[in-house]
Amino acid sequence: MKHGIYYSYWEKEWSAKFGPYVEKVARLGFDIIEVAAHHINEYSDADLAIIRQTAKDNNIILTAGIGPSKTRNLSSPDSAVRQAGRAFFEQTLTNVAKLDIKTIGGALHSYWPVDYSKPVDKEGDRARGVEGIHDIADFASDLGINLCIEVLNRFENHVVNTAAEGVAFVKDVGKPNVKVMLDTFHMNIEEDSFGEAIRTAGPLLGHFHTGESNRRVPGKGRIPWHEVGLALRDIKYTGAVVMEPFVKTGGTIGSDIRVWRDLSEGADEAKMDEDAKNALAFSRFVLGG
Ligand SMILES: O=C(CO)[C@H](O)[C@H](O)[C@H](O)CO
Ligand SMILES: [Mn+2]
Repeated sequence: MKHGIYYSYWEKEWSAKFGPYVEKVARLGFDIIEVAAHHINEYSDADLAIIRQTAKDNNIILTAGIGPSKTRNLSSPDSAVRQAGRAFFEQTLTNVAKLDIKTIGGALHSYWPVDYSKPVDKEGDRARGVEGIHDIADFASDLGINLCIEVLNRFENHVVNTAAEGVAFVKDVGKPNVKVMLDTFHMNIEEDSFGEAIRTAGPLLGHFHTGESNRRVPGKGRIPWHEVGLALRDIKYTGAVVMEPFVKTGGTIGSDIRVWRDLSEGADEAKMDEDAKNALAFSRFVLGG
């Protein structure tokens, strides 16, 4: 098991440059940095080559996260939007591969966060999402990339809310590089049991996000970490465990994640770093790796 952190912990915008964080997370002792792929198409090949080399020099693995916008929704009823989504993913995956990234996770099958002011067509969106992921899976596979469908809570997405729904979705796609992704923050809202949800995903679990029920760093709240760790060991999970804390207000990240109060207790950057480092030690101890 390898441990990482989403660099957005320190940032307010998905567009923030992630390059400078590679050395920071290495210094803090992480194995992985997760970067936002939302704006990766704006990086030059030279930028990507430098980041890839810096990661290599620091023994850091990169993974990617993404919440596709409404205009690039693979499950949209509008075929022009689905087509734009496919073109966006092909370009994004091509650039993601330049960083030697093997895992991308998020609401790849839909868009994020969902606009619930419009009527919801879960069945139709799911069917189009399965088809959309099916149709980009081989493109990703040729680049050595796994597509991990994140199980999100009801307030952020409607297509896949539980591990069981995630497994059914992934089985319907039926491609070996399409996997289920769980996140303890979302599981805390939707699952009856953390352990059972992880066991339900079993060998199909491709990526794992951690965070407390209020998205503080692991170890500061009441997620049953011991139960989570036992289940991950039970299914012999050897993939990435990436903490995804959000504790600061502001910017697009603050509003997409609905952070309306400072959960960092006024932490400066040094304290943010120390909290991340302590959460890493806690995670290695309780989850393994
Ligand atoms: O858990 C999440 C959203 O609540 C997701 O992992 C990411 O924040 C999203 O995909 C944006 O990268
Ligand atoms: Mn997540």
